[in-house]
Amino acid sequence: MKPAVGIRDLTHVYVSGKGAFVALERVGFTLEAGEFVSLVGPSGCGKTTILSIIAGLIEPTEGNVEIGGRPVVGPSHKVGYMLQHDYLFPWRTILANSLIGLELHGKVTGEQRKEAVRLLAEMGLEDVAGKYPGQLSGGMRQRVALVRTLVTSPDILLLDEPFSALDYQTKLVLEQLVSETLKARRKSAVLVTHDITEAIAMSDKVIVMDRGPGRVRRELAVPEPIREASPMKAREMPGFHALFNEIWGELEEMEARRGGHDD
Ligand SMILES: Nc1ncnc2c1ncn2[C@@H]1O[C@H](COP(=O)(O)OP(=O)(O)OP(=O)(O)O)[C@@H](O)[C@H]1O
Repeated sequence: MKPAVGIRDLTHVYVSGKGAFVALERVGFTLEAGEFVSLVGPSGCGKTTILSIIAGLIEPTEGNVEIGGRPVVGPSHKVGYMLQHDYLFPWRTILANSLIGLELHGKVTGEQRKEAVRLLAEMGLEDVAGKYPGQLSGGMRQRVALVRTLVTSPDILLLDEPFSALDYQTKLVLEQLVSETLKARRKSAVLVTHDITEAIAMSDKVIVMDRGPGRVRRELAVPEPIREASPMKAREMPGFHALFNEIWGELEEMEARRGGHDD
């Protein structure tokens, strides 16, 4: 079976009025079908750039990305994107917001509308389908964003710090919900996060990135007992703290190398 995402020798150079900046250099990794991978690393190491390239929003300078064995040539309905900010339209109801992604792909069928209603119910949002985003908490709004992404039936979800603006308790509940939902549907996902605990608790593997320019520094497999546990329980599993310390050590080493200064 072809990997869900195959990335090979990805190099990306941003060119602006100030000159050229190498954001990524020969980045490579594979995401198998149904696999959950997290990208962690210092600010500016190119995590969001990788997601944008997988999503077909920017074309890499060199290297290639394949989704299900086919080269990415532009945005595709196979890929869903979820961001830190929910970007819900304040003048549309929750149900209408959930349907936006589908509307962009064409006319919404009755079946798709039913699926959106069903997903809202699954996320505990059935009572607010007729309300407006301003009437919902941050956690509820992010659940709507998840419904909006899932209803287009993507094979791959790109999650760019989707929980980072939430309070700790809401974040744990959402991690759990997203993990269960994606596992049940056998979706593949790439999560960008600054939270090492979250990365380990949700993933099958964690990719630690280095910067200057952005590269893959380490790829660490999450041990099976942690992978099989829910994100909440994973934190109590043997091996969790050892892996946390290993990743922390990598990040600390990078920090020490650049002398603790932001460059
Ligand atoms: N459009 C652009 N033009 C020029 N440089 C850019 C552009 N977009 C990003 N960069 C630079 O490329 C590098 C990688 O950016 P990117 O947002 O991918 O990093 P990141 O790891 O996601 O960062 P963070 O953790 O802070 O979100 C950064 O140094 C950033 O300033």
